[in-house]
Amino acid sequence: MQDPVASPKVTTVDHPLVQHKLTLMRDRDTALPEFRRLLREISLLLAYEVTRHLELKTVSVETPVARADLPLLARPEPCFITILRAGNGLLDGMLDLIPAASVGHLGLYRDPATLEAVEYYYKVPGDMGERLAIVVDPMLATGHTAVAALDRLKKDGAKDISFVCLVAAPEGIEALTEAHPDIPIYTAAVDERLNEKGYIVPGLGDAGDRIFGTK
Ligand SMILES: O=P(O)(O)OC[C@H]1O[C@H](OP(=O)(O)OP(=O)(O)O)[C@H](O)[C@@H]1O
Ligand SMILES: O=c1cc[nH]c(=O)[nH]1
Ligand SMILES: [Mg+2]
Repeated sequence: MQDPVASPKVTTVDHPLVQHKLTLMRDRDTALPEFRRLLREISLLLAYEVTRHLELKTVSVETPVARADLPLLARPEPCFITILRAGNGLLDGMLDLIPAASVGHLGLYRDPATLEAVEYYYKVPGDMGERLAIVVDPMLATGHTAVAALDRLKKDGAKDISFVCLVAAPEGIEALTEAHPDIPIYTAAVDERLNEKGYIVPGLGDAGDRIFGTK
């Protein structure tokens, strides 16, 4: 079987600033304000990558100097679908880049005993099917949460979806590419493995706790 991490659907964003910021975020001694600031900065760079292939159309514009045929987005701006809670940490930076994006919220938590995803909230833009839907969650561990999110969004009419995370485990990439082979995955890093509690190694710990200071 093909190595899922090497799949053409998986993009590791290897920009030096992304890699530098992620290393600072991984450090256990990086405190809350700094962690949040880095997350905001890195999210903007990830949003830049995931929107790289948005389709353009040509429009005629009168500049102060001349009329010209110029590029404009062919469809409405993408929507972000944040997987609560930790996905919210990626939103600020991404909205800095695309202020006109609409935002959907999908509440899913990972049951600590079974590691299965449990849904507790769902509200997405009605026109999600007309936009690129960018699903954001910092961690792709077992992949249960991401698979459940994509199942739900496809059932509800999303057609063009990309998944963005900060850190992925090989196990999560395999699960996600197996369940949803059509979905592009963007990640800043693919780590070594999961530990016995389902945490990514080396990872960055519990993303939600580090973003919201709930440890
Ligand atoms: O790939 P998986 O094994 O499903 O794990 C990944 C999920 O775990 C974390 O959420 P968590 O359940 O901790 O919820 P939180 O965002 O509310 O902290 C993370 O933000 C992902 O949503
Ligand atoms: O390492 C992990 C795995 C799942 N969720 C997290 O927040 N961190
Ligand atoms: Mg958490």
